[in-house]
Amino acid sequence: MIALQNITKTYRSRGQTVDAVRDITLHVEKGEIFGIIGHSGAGKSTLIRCINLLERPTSGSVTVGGTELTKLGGKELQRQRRKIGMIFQHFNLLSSASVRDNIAFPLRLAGMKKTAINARVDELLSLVGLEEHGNKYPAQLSGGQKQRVGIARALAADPEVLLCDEATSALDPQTTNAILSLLMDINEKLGLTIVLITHEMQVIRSICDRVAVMDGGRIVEMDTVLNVFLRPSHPVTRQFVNELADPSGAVPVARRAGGKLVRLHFVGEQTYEPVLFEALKGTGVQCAILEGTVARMKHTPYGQLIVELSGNGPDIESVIDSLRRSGLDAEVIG
Ligand SMILES: Nc1ncnc2c1ncn2[C@@H]1O[C@H](COP(=O)(O)OP(=O)(O)OP(=O)(O)O)[C@@H](O)[C@H]1O
Repeated sequence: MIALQNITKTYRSRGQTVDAVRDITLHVEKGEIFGIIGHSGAGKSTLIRCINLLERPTSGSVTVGGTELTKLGGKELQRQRRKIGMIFQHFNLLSSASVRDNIAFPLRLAGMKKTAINARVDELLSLVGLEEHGNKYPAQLSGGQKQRVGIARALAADPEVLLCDEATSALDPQTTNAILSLLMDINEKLGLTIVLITHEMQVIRSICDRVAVMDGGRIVEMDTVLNVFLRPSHPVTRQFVNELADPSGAVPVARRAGGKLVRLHFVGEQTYEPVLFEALKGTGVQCAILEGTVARMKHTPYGQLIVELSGNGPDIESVIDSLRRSGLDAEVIG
């Protein structure tokens, strides 16, 4: 659905040059939710804005839905851009227009008739759960409601792709979850392809299928969310994954002489099985749970435990082997 080929974006101002995006190639499949994560200044905003040519890349090509946008200009580019909706961190609503008029705006621009616009606006208000709020103004809405208006407006022209530029960064955690659920719902109902940028791994874990990690204008890691969580390879990725596993950043300290600290990942139905109990049975190895979380990666249950195994060395090794044999990812961390 989206193909970025060797995209580079260099800003030049007052004799200075900044390579915001460096030679990025990536493909996003139809119906996928694709996340791009990175720290501030990594180049995420620049990259996502290259997809609809809000920023024209200095070199490289952008193809969306089979059309190479970088070859187009003027009216044809405008027409093709209707395939791509976009939502923003600060919503970018017209404060002097009602919710209905904000949503209708792109439809008026496209020359749609008034009765058709009204029907479409009703449909969109219901899709985003704002049926009761059509005649209000943005100032009368909460942040989450404003973002719902942003989503309805972005979907008005029935796009194939939705770009989300830090869409939940200005929202509290509960509202963030509600907006992420709405995005996932829309993705499933409409088959919409979604690309989002964020600096929060929580957002990636909740709704994305694949993720690209950016650093210094480059993609340093790209894979399914599950693989990135289980086996992060780049230091920046590891930092993001660890922040989520343990926001305090504190690594638990082994308390018994000879004990081994082991990080266990449970994925899918394993999360609910007594795998650890079975591996310990009859071995004489003792197990202390130092830390644990159970969460979801989109629809997949996922758990992480940090345990301390103590007993004699060969017995501990055999417990770890048995855990691995039952399909668990077991990593000795201390
Ligand atoms: N219009 C511009 N002119 C000059 N430099 C720019 C411009 N826009 C972005 N940059 C620079 O490009 C680099 C990447 O910026 P970008 O906004 O894409 O990063 P980001 O990952 O989205 O960061 P943030 O999360 O803080 O928005 C930064 O060094 C930034 O200062």
